Amino acid sequence: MDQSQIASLLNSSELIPIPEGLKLSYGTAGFRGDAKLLESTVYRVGILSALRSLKLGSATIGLMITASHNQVSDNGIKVSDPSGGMLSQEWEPFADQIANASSPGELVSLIREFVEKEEIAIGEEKKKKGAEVWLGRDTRPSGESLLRAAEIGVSSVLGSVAIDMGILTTPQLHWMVRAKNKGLGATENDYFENLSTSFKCLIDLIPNNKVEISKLLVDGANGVGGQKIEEMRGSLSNLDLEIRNTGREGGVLNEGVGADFVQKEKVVPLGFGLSDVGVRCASFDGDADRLVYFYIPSVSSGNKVELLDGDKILSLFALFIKEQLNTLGDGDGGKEGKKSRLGVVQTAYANGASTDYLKQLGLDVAFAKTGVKHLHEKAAEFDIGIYFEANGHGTVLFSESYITWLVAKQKELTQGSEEHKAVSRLVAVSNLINQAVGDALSGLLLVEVILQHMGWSVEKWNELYEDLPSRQIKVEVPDRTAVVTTSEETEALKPLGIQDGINAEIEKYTRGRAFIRPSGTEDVVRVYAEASTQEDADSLANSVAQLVKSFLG
Ligand SMILES: CC(=O)N[C@H]1[C@@H](OP(=O)(O)O)O[C@H](CO)[C@@H](O)[C@@H]1O
Ligand SMILES: [Mg+2]
Repeated sequence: MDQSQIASLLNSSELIPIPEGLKLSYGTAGFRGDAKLLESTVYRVGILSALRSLKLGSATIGLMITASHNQVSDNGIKVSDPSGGMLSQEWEPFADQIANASSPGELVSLIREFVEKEEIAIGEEKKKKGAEVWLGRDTRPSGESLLRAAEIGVSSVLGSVAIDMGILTTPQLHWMVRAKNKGLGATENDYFENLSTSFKCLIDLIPNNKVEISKLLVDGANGVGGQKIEEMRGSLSNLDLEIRNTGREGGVLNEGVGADFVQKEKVVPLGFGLSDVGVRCASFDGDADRLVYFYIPSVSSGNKVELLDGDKILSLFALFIKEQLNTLGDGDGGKEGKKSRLGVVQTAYANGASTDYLKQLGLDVAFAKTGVKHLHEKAAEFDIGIYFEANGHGTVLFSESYITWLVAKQKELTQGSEEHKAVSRLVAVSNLINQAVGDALSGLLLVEVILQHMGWSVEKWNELYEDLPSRQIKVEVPDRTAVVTTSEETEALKPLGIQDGINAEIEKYTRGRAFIRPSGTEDVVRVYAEASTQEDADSLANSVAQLVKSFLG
């Protein structure tokens, strides 16, 4: 690193000092915390993303300022790699180091060491293209000033360019970064056009007489997602949409609204009530990368809802895709005459009834650790990999080679034949559904078109299987890292002896299942339990929580 580069980093970092005692970790989903404390973190991640771009031949990197479903006073920052996926996990330790460096001097020496180790050509070869970083933010009031801090970080790496893409959903930014690096149209308009074109294509392929359009109510969590779907509704035919909680009606982001609230509490979000009984409703989270559906079953159900979570969305997608593969014919359904490899990926939090259902369908069910980066990686091992967390984050991944195969097949088959329609549906799904990350907007459009295709109401969809009653509890302990689990997170290896205790509790219940793991986003140990009745699930969760307290409290 030459002197002018060192001076540039020192000068800018002196302008944005780190708050006393701040200690952050990149965690399951980037850095998150009280927005007031994050300026130095965001500035430093700006530097990191410029370095990441340089390392990868000046490919465009994305930087998203959001704290998703957290309260409005929080904010956070996540990095998108050139593929549109999450930042490579290999760079997370460096992210932690620079975010926590206590002085400009320490920061610069960490950067210097890293740049040498990774052989990043920084400040050299002036003719070469510099780094390019695209910045997006959600609707949080703190987003604008944090975005300025990120810009300062990016431009303190000499020759780098930061481009402000404005207010976006997290999946929009990931999609745009991916498209840009593939040399495709990558504006927000391109994103909207892509969604509406592939949605229309799927609508046009619905078998005759099945289309019945009923109202869909959308809860935008008072965040960016409601505003974006409102922007594109004009180009969406075959949908009767009513959007609530757009944030323009005075509601607060994520407060009593949104996918996280509805999934965890299983009650109606604000702005919804008994006049909506039986109506199909969808909730986004604060940055619109999660989607859940719900409905109020009857006037006597009070504020309780029937929840259709990520597992049920996954099941619907799997069923539809399997139907198309069956139409294509088993032997001929895959590349080079082999069967297509369709797989689904869940986490330990998936409801046991959903896993049973998927296995009954004859599907290959794989498990990954909590956190989208883990599920995504696993899903990429299949020709078509569908992954979802129970909380509604997920997507359908198509491998590049499988898409090439599908497109060739589409050309080969006779137009109008059932096989041609099935292939065309799969191609349209691969265009519609976000290939970079889970995306509430594209997920919603896929759910809607599948329901129309099947001729199903939300109740009918809900009947695919019945969720086992479950309970989640957070337990605060002095040191959550004392809990160490197996790779699938279903058994605790440490503290020694706790798993025997958990097993003994599970034994007491019909269809009992329980596990513990340290959260990657909060300072708690999470307890999950399910059993054949709600009382049993609650009681099992409570006894496991007691075990956690007695071993770690
Ligand atoms: C049980 C649960 O919902 N865990 C969430 C939560 O992670 P934890 O590591 O459990 O805190 O936040 C992650 C990021 O949003 C999300 O990927 C994950 O599913
Ligand atoms: Mg989110």
